[in-house]
Amino acid sequence: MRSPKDFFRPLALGAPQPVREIPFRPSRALHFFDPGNPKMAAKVPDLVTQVDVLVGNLEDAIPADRKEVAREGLVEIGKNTDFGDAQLWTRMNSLDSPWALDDLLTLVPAIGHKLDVVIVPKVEGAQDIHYVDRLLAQLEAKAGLERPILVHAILETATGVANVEEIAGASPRMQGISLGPADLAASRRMKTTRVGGGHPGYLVRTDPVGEDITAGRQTYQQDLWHYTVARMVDACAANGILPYYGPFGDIRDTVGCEDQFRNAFLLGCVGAWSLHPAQIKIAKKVFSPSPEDVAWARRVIREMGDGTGTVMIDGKMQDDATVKQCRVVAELADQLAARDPELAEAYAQAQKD
Ligand SMILES: CC(C)(COP(=O)(O)OP(=O)(O)OC[C@H]1O[C@@H](n2cnc3c(N)ncnc32)[C@H](O)[C@@H]1OP(=O)(O)O)[C@@H](O)C(=O)NCCC(=O)NCCSC(=O)C[C@H](O)C(=O)O
Ligand SMILES: [Mg+2]
Repeated sequence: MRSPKDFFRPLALGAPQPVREIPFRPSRALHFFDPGNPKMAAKVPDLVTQVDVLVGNLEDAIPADRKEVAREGLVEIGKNTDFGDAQLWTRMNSLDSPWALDDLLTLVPAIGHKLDVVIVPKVEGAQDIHYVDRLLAQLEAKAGLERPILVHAILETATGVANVEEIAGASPRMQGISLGPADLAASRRMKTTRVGGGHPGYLVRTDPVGEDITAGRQTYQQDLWHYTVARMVDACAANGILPYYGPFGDIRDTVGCEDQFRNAFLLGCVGAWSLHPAQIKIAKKVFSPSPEDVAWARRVIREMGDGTGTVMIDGKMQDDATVKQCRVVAELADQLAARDPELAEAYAQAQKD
């Protein structure tokens, strides 16, 4: 184990100083696209004005014989695009694949200065992060980069979930963790073939009424991902990094997608993946607190004065703890509004109403 004193020393001579805090930058929609697909690549200049994060995907969903094309496509996009306030991330290939090493050896020298975060799939433990951490430091030093590239892990194996706390705290580079429900379902031998979302068979049923055990009993579908998301949120919060819901594969079901994203938002996640342009506005809406909730939060903060003691507002007790909850909402709203003028206007209007 590294000594705490070494934690913030660069892992290679000449590599940039590790960050001490993960900077909060809006990341409501992590938009996945195939950089080797000309139709998707053509949409990048428009997408940078809509999404918080563009993820050039190199891993699953990219056919094996298109891996190099996707990687080279990402290099071209990285070099030729002005990302403005949006961030550029990539999802590299998994560490046991024949492409992972070349992904980093190519991307860091070519576009490392534009790359904010590398997503590492199928992370199983701290050892995977340590490997990427050291390699990135060597490549950053060689490329003369001035700021470190951050690392994001996907939680998509049973072993990864068992080790989620050590993954979250494995390096100062750790920016966040996403749920990978499809690979995780396979790894756990779950019996859903969907990418995220619920399943009609995973339910609870009300008690029987009388003798007939089939009559009049309501069923309620449950959330297959509740345990994992909650565990991931705790691991991230305890380590000062950010949790994300991952993909929702039923592109047509925009209503189910919104519900699944909202569950994650309410549990503490700050964003989700968008796999199709139709999911971008869902993620941006869900992961921005509503103007009404923000107005309420600001009112509680105002009326609570120095934040101690207790007051009644509209029949509801407020105290030192509720003011902290309200600060979470109000601070997130301020951070998002700083980048999103439409949202800033909606929050200001709700304040006046
Ligand atoms: C899901 C898709 C294959 C659907 O594509 P398509 O059938 O082409 O959809 P449309 O005809 O509705 O598309 C309309 C136009 O929009 C462009 N498009 C589509 N998707 C994107 C995108 N993500 N970014 C940019 N542009 C996009 C189409 O090219 C059409 O363009 P045009 O003809 O000019 O109008 C497709 O959306 C897709 O491939 N999405 C990404 C899938 C992906 O990244 N999957 C991997 C992430 S999920 C995962 O890995 C699981 C996870 O790891 C886990 O384990 O859980
Ligand atoms: Mg996966």
